[in-house]
Amino acid sequence: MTRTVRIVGVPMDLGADRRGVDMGPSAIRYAGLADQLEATGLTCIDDGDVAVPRPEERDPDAAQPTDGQAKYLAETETVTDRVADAVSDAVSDGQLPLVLGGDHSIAIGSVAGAADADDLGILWFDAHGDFNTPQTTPSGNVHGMSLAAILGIGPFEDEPWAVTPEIDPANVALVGLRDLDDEEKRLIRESDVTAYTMSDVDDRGVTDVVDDALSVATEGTDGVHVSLDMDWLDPTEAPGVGTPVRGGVSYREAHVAMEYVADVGDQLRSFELVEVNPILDQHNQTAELGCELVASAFGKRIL
Ligand SMILES: NC(=[NH2+])NCCC[C@H](N)C(=O)O
Ligand SMILES: [Mn+2]
Ligand SMILES: [Mn+2]
Repeated sequence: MTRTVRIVGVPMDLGADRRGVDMGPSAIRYAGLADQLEATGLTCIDDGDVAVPRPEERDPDAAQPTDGQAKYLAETETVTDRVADAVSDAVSDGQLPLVLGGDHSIAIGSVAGAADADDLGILWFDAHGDFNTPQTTPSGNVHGMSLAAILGIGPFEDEPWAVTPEIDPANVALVGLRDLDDEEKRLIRESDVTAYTMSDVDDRGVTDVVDDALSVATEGTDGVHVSLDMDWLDPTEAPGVGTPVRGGVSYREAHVAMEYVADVGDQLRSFELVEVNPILDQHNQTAELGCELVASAFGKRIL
């Protein structure tokens, strides 16, 4: 790949309960992201971080919402609008945006910016579906609702900022699911997205599953957005995440999946790496692994 990567940091923690995920972009940069990508033959531009409201600027009532159960929805919109602008600027400059989180709510902005007027497919690597709505969420945390928001499911249908009409659910694939809330399961089943659970990975192997998921996201679309939640991996490999779930993919499974992603070449529109929480991490292991996986997705090979 000879593309120019534009790094956009988003020190966002409004969408998650565990503080510390706002330090993700620093930890990922500190782990040597730009050097690894340049060693892979890419040119990197680091745009710095998008501004996120500081704790003193946040509405304390928004932490305990009364109408609809989504915490900090207005503040989240402010941030995701900024993310969308940064991502769409990179895309119009012919660059490959690499968004560093931050909690997974930022995907609402990444996808809005990457889709612009084009048909975009989405590949969502995650232990979770992030398919809750303000009606079904058990936590009120928007990082558990981001994919539903992107697709305008349930009450999100009335949130113009959240709906991304360029996304056809038939071009959305989730990979590695293993922790879904009951109502969330129902919403996923009722939608047209394709969901591959860890049982599918067990049965068929990760390469077969990712191959199918890539077809879902690429067929009939102009490009693909890849969203990599680090809790997709097993917590033994990626302990620095706010919502770890046992039984995730291994180190090698994660790498080979990202090598398959690289095979889409120019169809890769944008990439985001989210949920790295350095406070919960061990010696920055999760951020380092995140950098390695981005490098594999962007073309790094062993030999
Ligand atoms: N992006 C994530 N880590 N999401 C975790 C979501 C957990 C749970 N399903 C919730 O909605 O609260
Ligand atoms: Mn997750
Ligand atoms: Mn997620």
